[in-house]
This record gives sequence, C-alpha cells and structure tokens, in this order.
Amino acid sequence: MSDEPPSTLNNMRTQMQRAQEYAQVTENVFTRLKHPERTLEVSLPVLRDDGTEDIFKGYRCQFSGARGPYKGGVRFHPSVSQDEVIALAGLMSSKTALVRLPYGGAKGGVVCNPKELSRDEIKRMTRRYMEGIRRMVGPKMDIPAPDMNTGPREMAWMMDTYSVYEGHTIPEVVTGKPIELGGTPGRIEATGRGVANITEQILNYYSRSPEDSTIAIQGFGNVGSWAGRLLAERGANVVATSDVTGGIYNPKGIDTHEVGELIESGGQIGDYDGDIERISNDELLRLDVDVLIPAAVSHVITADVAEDVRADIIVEAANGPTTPEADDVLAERDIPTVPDILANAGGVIVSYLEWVQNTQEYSWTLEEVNADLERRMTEAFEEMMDAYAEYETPDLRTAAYTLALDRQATAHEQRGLFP
Ligand SMILES: NC(=O)C1=CN([C@@H]2O[C@H](COP(=O)(O)OP(=O)(O)OC[C@H]3O[C@@H](n4cnc5c(N)ncnc54)[C@H](O)[C@@H]3O)[C@@H](O)[C@H]2O)C=CC1
Ligand SMILES: O=C(O)CCC(=O)C(=O)O
Repeated sequence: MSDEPPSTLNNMRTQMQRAQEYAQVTENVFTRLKHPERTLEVSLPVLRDDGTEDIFKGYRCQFSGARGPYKGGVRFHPSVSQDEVIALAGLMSSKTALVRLPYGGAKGGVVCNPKELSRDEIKRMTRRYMEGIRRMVGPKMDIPAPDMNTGPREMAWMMDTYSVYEGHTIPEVVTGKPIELGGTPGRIEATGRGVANITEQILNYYSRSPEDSTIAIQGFGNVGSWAGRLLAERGANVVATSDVTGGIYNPKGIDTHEVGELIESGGQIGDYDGDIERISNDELLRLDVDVLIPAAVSHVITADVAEDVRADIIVEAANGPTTPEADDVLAERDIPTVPDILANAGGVIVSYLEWVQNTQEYSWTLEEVNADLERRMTEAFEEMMDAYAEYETPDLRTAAYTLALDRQATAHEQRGLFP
C-alpha cells in the first residue's frame, strides 16, 4: 500500500482513466478532460472579533466549461486544498454531464474551521471570498452554490457582495439562496432527496425495497440528515448515523426527525441521548446493514475498510468517499457502489432549477421542483444501468464515467476545440 497522502485528484483521474477504454474519446481529448482550465488562489484578510487580523486561503477552480457555464459548490473546511478543489471541480464536470445539465464544472473552498469562527467572522470571510473571486464568477460564467459548512446564509452574503459591485441585485449569480432572495423551494433537501431516490432505485433493481432495508449513514449534516429523513419516510429503517463527534446505533431504528432537529438547532450527534449505543465512525462503515451511505468526507472507504464492509450496497452521498483501490475490492466482493456523480446530483439539479427560475424571473412550486428532480434522477439512473449492461464495465462508477466522458468529448468536438 502506498505511503502517499490520499489525493482526491489522483483518485478522480484514475476513475476517469478506467472509463476511457469504454468511451469514444481520443487521447488528445482525454488529456484535455483530465486537466482543469484554471484555478484561482486568493488570500482573504479577515478581521477577528478581538481586533486582530487573520489571512485565510481560498480557491475557485473552473475545471471545464465546454458544456456550459461552470457550476459547483463552495466548502469551508480545514481539509480544503488546491488538489481537493481541482478534483471536486472535475467531479462536477462529470456530474453535470451525467445528469445532462447545460453546465460545466467548478468548485471553491476556504481553508478554515467555521466551528472556531463567530457568525460575524464567517460573514466577513464569506464576503472577502466573493470579492476575491468575483471577476471569475457571474450568472452566465460560473455559479457557486453550497457545499460542506455553507448554506443559504453564506449564499445570501455572496449574492449581496457580488450585487453591490455590479450596482443592482443579481440573484442568479449563486444558487442555494434563502427563498426570500430568489432561492427555490426544495434546494435545502435536494441532495438528500436525490440520494433517497437513487437508494430506492438501486434497491428496486435488486428486487428489494426501502421497507425491507436497514441503512447506515456516515455524516448527518445537510445531505446525510435529509437522506436519512426522506429514506425513513419511504419506509427504510435507518439504524446508524454519525458526525465528526462519533456515531449512534440502534438495530430497531433511529428517530431521524428527532436527530435532524437536534443538528439543526446547533447540536451534535455526541449530544443525542435517545435509546442508542455509541459507535465510532469506523465501526459504522463496517455495520451489517443493507445500504451504507457515506455522506461526510472523502477517502473514508479505503481498501482495508472495503474488505470489512458488510453492507450489500453502497450509495455515495459524499464526494469522493471511495478510493480506486477500494473500488477494486468492492467489485471483487460484488458490492455495488452507486457513484457520487450520480447519487449526490440532486443538489446541482435543483440548483439548475433555481437558476432557471431566476433567469426567467418566475417561480415554481415545491411539487414542480421535486417532480423535475425525481424525473431527472430516475432517467440518469436508467441511463447508467443501461451503460453498465451494454459496456459490461467492472462497476457502476465506470459506467457513469463512460457516459460523462462521451458527452464532454462530444461537446469539445462539436465546438471545434480539437481538429
Ligand atoms: N450540500 C450539498 O448540496 C452537496 C453536498 N455534497 C457532498 O456531501 C457531503 C456532505 O456535505 P454537506 O452535508 O453539505 O455538509 P455539512 O457540513 O452539512 O455536513 C457534513 C457532515 O459530515 C460530518 N463530518 C465531518 N467530518 C467528518 C469526519 N471526519 N468523519 C465523520 N463525519 C464527519 C459533519 O459533522 C457533518 O455531520 C460532502 O462530501 C459534500 O461535498 C454533494 C453534493 C451536494
Ligand atoms: O448545487 C450546485 O451547484 C453544486 C453542488 C455541489 O457542489 C456538488 O454537487 O458537489
């Protein structure tokens, strides 16, 4: 096993490489598709509440714009690095292609621990970040959105900062905004709703259903908590979940709505005092459940963990949770893994619906948004399963990447970017 620190970018390139032999992509185009178009690094001077000033580092990577404006979230997390932001921007380019959105891919982030910053400090940092990247973004150029530790509040501050410089309000420069500022109903739950949809579909594909399934979810933030609540509504038994403070387990089931409310009121899993047994994040990944849903950080399912996984199916709600070495082990062990670029695409799909509403200055109902989301997820799932059968790829990820690569290569060729 290599001593190299895990590189999300190397992992993403290996995943693309594995699809190259099935996709209609020439070597020249493939080389282009593996490299980002540009990455900006910004230094953000932020006044702390005690009167001192700190410099935070931020990034925005635009990976590919061949299929449309760049699109992707912004995360605030200590693990943010240039390598990670580039890789996540690459994942976004494949994700938008796979679910047929008219976008390219981007990602941004600031290296910080928001848990150690006050609301005012986060606000000053967010506004500085938007000032730093504002020449690069725009409603027809690059449209940021939420990711880890960012949400409607941060999107509102980013939208306001951009609009102040432009001299008028431009809601469509970011998505995931509060509803009052042009956000769409359904965006907060969208990624979790997409995960619930895909989990139900993969279970149905194997002639099973949420009602007879137990689920373990690592990470109970925006994505994990909504996936958990919506799967429970579909009849599934969510038996375990976790956050950075550790995990909880009850084979009879966890009250996902109660835990969700605790998290939304600022609590942590470590504070939950229901009828549960405490487990570690590592133990959660090895539970004997029907479906394992990693919904937190990258690289958690390594080859070693994959050897011990007892779930029948994995659905990747997080970006990049499984290493390529782990993919090999899981394929060998016949454990299907629905890849991130499909499983968590509900967020960017509803971001697209928000952007469309903003550009048309019109608004849709929650029912319309949810129906459109479910339809797009279902179609993308069926296309991935058809590609899996047609190309006989070793796993679902390679099938998904084959479709994404083909569509990105076609865009390059049709635009005349290559002879
Ligand atoms: N928010 C969105 O719309 C989308 C998010 N994603 C991905 O989903 C994942 C989760 O994102 P969000 O729910 O938005 O973030 P969040 O910040 O709302 O929640 C993250 C959760 O992960 C937990 N966590 C953090 N570090 C951990 C660790 N080392 N071990 C175990 N748990 C840990 C946190 O305590 C929290 O429960 C990320 O990989 C993100 O890129 C993907 C698509 C869209
Ligand atoms: O909603 C969006 O535009 C992007 C969400 C995102 O960052 C992701 O899917 O990883």
